[in-house]
Amino acid sequence: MFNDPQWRPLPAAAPASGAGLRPLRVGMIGIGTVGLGTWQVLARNQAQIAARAGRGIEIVAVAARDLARARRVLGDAAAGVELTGDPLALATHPGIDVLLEVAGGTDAAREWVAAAIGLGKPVVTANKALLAVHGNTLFAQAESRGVPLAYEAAVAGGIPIVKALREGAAANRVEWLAGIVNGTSNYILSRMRQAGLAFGDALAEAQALGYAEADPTFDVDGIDAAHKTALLAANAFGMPVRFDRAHVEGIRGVDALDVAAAREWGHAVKLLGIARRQGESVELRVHPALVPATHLLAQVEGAMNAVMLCGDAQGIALHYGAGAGAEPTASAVVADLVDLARQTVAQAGGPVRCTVPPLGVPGAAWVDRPVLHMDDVVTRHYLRVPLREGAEGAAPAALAQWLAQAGVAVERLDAWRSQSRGSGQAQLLALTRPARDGAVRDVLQRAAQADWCQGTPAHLRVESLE
Ligand SMILES: NC(=O)C1=CN([C@@H]2O[C@H](COP(=O)(O)OP(=O)(O)OC[C@H]3O[C@@H](n4cnc5c(N)ncnc54)[C@H](O)[C@@H]3O)[C@@H](O)[C@H]2O)C=CC1
Ligand SMILES: N[C@@H](CC=O)C(=O)O
Repeated sequence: MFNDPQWRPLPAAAPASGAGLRPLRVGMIGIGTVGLGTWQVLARNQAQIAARAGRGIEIVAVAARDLARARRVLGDAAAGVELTGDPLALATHPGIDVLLEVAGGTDAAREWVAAAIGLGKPVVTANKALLAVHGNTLFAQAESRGVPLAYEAAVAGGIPIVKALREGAAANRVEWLAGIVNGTSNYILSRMRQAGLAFGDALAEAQALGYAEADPTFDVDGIDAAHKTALLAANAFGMPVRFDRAHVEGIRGVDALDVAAAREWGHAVKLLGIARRQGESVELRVHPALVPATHLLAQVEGAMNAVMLCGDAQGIALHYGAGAGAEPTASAVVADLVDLARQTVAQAGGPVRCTVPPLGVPGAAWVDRPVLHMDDVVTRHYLRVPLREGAEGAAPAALAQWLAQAGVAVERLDAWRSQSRGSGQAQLLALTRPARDGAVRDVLQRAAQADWCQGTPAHLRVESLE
């Protein structure tokens, strides 16, 4: 079993070509959706991966909560794999070359990853929550030890966006990025619009398909998208990961009427993660937004993800692909493992040194850019105010007046009667010109208190993304 004293590190004797190098031995914590996907991709494409990496890559040990289940899902192959219920013992075991963390969570995962790095073991993780919360410390530790900490799978599943940004866009001053980076919420919004599904039913489908987090509130409340957007912003702007300063709203408040009104007005509703330079500061925000129906991001449906980057040299680039699910995510995990294996080949089996700083810029050069308060972010706005019966006459003038007093110019203001609610409640819908977020929210708060409002007003931003 796992603690078998026979299980010792193999000598690294290594011809520089990689030929004859023993396989890179991976210890994996977690065998859920991503863990099993990784196992399957490594098994199916074994020969091709070994040819590309210069040596084989094998999962030799797995830490799982439920060992019986782990044995069952691994099937016959389980016989050749060390199984343990102790992730920390796996992370520090001398018999593994690389730690693969695909369990999720933050504090325990931090301990495993820090322990592996402390022993000089490279780490691959798909865990954006871990990196959003503890990434700055772990990246600094990895860099100071010269140990790779790879996380392509943590952002946008199968899209190699970390590489695209950190390496492909290295020549650029990135001005902004905007992405649909949570497959679950995009899936829910798509199913609500296309099939008229209720929110809960669409979420259940996303969970069954393996897209959702263990705690799906991370998906629907925008937290997962904020984890990823903070990681992207750190790579784009050479700054620490500032998830703690991101403005985060999810999709729970999006009503079928908002989706229908958006469509009527030539837009689609998408949960966006946006990071944008504003002088020395940056915007860092996640919220549902109206995107013009003709925009490429409006075409991204289901669990697909897309990230649009604007760099001063490359211009606008769009990266599109499957953002969640077992094998798309495994594709990114295995790509990171291949990178590590290649480095070991180049170093003739010696200890792998970190060749690219985890955030593209060495920690000593990070600039801790202030994150602009959401009150001061300027966009266009979509507002919906549910009305008390009979208020259609007075309410539009009152809302228009308050918006004008707040310096918010109105592009259109319509009263709609919602058929999606049994009551057929009247709703006031408005589109504004660009205005400070704080000013618009003040008006909406005032409207929520008005005697002509009945229910909770909705507020979505309108993005042109040019
Ligand atoms: N499912 C997806 O599409 C994607 C997931 N990720 C990330 O990958 C990681 C794994 O996600 P999933 O595979 O979807 O989750 P999952 O819930 O399907 O699998 C996680 C596995 O880890 C095990 N585990 C948790 N704590 C453990 C512990 N202390 N000891 C041993 N085993 C433990 C669980 O029992 C479970 O089998 C998470 O960080 C997630 O955010 C990243 C990209 C996409
Ligand atoms: N729960 C996440 C999984 C991938 O990161 C999502 O839905 O995007």
